[in-house]
Amino acid sequence: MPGSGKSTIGRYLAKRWSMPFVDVDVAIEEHIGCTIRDFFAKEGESRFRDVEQEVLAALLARPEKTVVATGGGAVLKAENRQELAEHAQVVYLSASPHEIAKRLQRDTQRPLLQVDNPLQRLLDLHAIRDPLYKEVADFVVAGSGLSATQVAQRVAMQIELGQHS
Ligand SMILES: Nc1ncnc2c1ncn2[C@@H]1O[C@H](COP(=O)(O)OP(=O)(O)O)[C@@H](O)[C@H]1O
Ligand SMILES: O=C(O)C1=C[C@@H](OP(=O)(O)O)[C@@H](O)[C@H](O)C1
Ligand SMILES: [Mg+2]
Repeated sequence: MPGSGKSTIGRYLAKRWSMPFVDVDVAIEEHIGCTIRDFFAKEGESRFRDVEQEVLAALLARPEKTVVATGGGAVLKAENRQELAEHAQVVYLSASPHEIAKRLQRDTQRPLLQVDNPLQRLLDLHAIRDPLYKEVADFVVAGSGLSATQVAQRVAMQIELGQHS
């Protein structure tokens, strides 16, 4: 979900494993030459999803092992779910819409949440996406009530355990 901590925790994990880190949203902004927020306003969500698909596919084709933080809506396209399942180990950072709403109270950069009732929007997004996140994830790490460092440690433990079994 947006605000679940993908960018924060991805950066931590890349450092822990001495791997490159790529935030898909940052790669998209480099590609489009403006902020995602402006792009949504000018071109709309559907065009954003096309660019997101293109950038994600290019990143997943990199031969180097890389920690990638996707945007929360990357699972919406079946093609992206397929690419993720095929080329990546996928972690679903679950977090409750209520907790995310508190975290993002002052955020102005996530266009989907610039609405009168961001909590309701998060509840709606969660209802649609939770099954898609679960479909594509190799495992789920529950992050509600934990600090970003604690969540990162849990993710690291799961991945490292998987690699030694
Ligand atoms: N486990 C956590 N507990 C509290 N705050 C968090 C946690 N994970 C992330 N945050 C904060 O929530 C905000 C959104 O995190 P971010 O990593 O940008 O999420 P995402 O990339 O999933 O949208 C940031 O201000 C970040 O510091
Ligand atoms: O949930 C979404 O649809 C989106 C999440 C954002 O990324 P984060 O998940 O990092 O906030 C960004 O890709 C865009 O604003 C759309
Ligand atoms: Mg992010």
